Amino acid sequence: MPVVAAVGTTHPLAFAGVTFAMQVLAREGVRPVCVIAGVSAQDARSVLRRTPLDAATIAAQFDALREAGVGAFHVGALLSTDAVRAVAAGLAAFAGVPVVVDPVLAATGGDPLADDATVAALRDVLLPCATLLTPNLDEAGALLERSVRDLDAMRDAAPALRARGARAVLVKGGHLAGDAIDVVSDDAGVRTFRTPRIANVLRGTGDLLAATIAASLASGATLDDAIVHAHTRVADAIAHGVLFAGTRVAPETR
Ligand SMILES: Nc1ncnc2c1ncn2[C@@H]1O[C@H](COP(=O)(O)OP(=O)(O)OP(=O)(O)O)[C@@H](O)[C@H]1O
Ligand SMILES: Cc1ncc(CO)c(N)n1
Repeated sequence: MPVVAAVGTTHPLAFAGVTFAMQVLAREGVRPVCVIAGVSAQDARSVLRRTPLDAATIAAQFDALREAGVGAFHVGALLSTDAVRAVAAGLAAFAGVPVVVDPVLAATGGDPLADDATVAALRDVLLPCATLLTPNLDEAGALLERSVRDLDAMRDAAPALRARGARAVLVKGGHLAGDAIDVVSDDAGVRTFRTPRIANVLRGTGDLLAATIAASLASGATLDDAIVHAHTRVADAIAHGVLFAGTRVAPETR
């Protein structure tokens, strides 16, 4: 069974974050392991507290994974520059293993998870570690320090982020009106993936997409096949969300 490591920050209700990614990975049929890089306290409305773990504790968790045969990494929210640097250093020991980096900067409710220095570290230190970077519109804009608000801007942003070191980039257009359109840039060029918009809201779609892609890459799928499969999972989760703690979440968390 392929092994996938979820790296990131806990969410006590598992609406998102490494606690949710572990569930997604298990449901995809891979064995989840993890590196906890930070702890967050969040409820349905806000981020109550966020505490990055120290670099030595992050490094030791990567050391502990050495014999696990990790087949892919999913990297989610990181809460400090030190945490970003420690994760990049930890990943360096796993050369050739696919790394899906979701550069989470804020909770869905809008509360920040990363400050300006952490954004800069993501851009300069972690982005070059990414086999696939999966920013939403706001994250692409923050990483590039310009506005990314429509399909044309997404088509420019994806290769611009790739030029900064990520081997492939998927800019998520879920927050635009109309069909859900994601723009992908890799060495084969720039292309779009379009899925019909499902008229409902769901927490955790970003983590669901990235963790599902990581599971497929660990199982040997091509990038395009991994993306197509992840879109079916996201669409299914949005269509079949369940209410938990006052929030509509993916059925995985039931
Ligand atoms: N209503 C929808 N119907 C179908 N697909 C959607 C919908 N909303 C988002 N998606 C898809 O879900 C994935 C996540 O996109 P989104 O832009 O919402 O990311 P995000 O902002 O990181 O997520 P989150 O809201 O969890 O922070 C993308 O592949 C996007 O195309
Ligand atoms: C820990 C964590 N990761 C990701 C998100 C994005 O929703 C969140 N709110 N919290």
